[in-house]
Amino acid sequence: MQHAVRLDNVDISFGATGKSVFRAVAGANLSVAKGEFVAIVGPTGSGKSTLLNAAAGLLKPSAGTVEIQGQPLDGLNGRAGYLFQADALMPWKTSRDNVAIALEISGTPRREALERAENWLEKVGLKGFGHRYPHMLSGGQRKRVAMAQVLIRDPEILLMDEPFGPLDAQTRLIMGDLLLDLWQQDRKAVMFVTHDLEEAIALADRVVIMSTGPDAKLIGDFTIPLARPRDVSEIKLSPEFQELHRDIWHLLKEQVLKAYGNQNREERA
Ligand SMILES: Nc1ncnc2c1ncn2[C@@H]1O[C@H](COP(=O)(O)OP(=O)(O)OP(=O)(O)O)[C@@H](O)[C@H]1O
Repeated sequence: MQHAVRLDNVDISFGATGKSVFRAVAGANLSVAKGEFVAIVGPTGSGKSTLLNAAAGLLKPSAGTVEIQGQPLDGLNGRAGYLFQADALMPWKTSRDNVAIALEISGTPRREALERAENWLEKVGLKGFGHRYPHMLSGGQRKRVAMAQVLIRDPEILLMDEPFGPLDAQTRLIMGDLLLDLWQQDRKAVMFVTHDLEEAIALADRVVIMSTGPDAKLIGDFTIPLARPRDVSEIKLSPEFQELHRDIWHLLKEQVLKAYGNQNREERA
């Protein structure tokens, strides 16, 4: 099987050479198949974003390899679209222009870019909002524009880092449903970082668990056999969901407690 993303024995270190090197991730292995939705969960500071940044080509591993669609990654990952916690909307541009610019920068004529931007705004539930500037939108609406901005380029891989982090609980559920709706139309490979285990189980085909750093690695890999299409808020009530949550939390809790222990020791030192 060809993988969309494959991290093989990856180490990622920060800092200067010599003794001050901080090895955040050590010996991490992770494969994401084409069309697969993988969520990465772990305690704060475990290295989830670091791993995602390696798949995006924003960070170069100090050891190991990153392959994208079977090819070693060299430089930025041009096949991926990246959605961060903070959106990248330009305050001086309307929603329509914010989405269209994603096409215009790669040479699409403005008229066509604007037309396709309108279509995408409709797909994310923002028909009629194209003329609004980011400050005239709610947090959830801004997130919809940011999603359209990424998806309009039709990337083969989606890298998402706590994309719904700043939203309130109800809006997170609605955005989860929207993401699954759009994902189901063409099933891109997804790496989705979250600290929210419920969100991970509700959305993903697989949930992988990172251990507490330094030298964090992937220590758990759970298949989520819940039927699709899923309703993100309803699915949490099902006994299958609760059983999966219990099993995964058992492993994750240990790492979370370890992370808090480390933090308290650092604060006392
Ligand atoms: N540029 C950097 N320079 C030095 N250390 C860094 C850098 N980026 C991340 N780190 C460290 O690497 C470790 C992993 O960070 P990372 O942001 O990947 O964790 P995370 O699991 O995404 O955390 P959170 O859930 O809190 O966002 C942390 O200890 C962090 O302090």
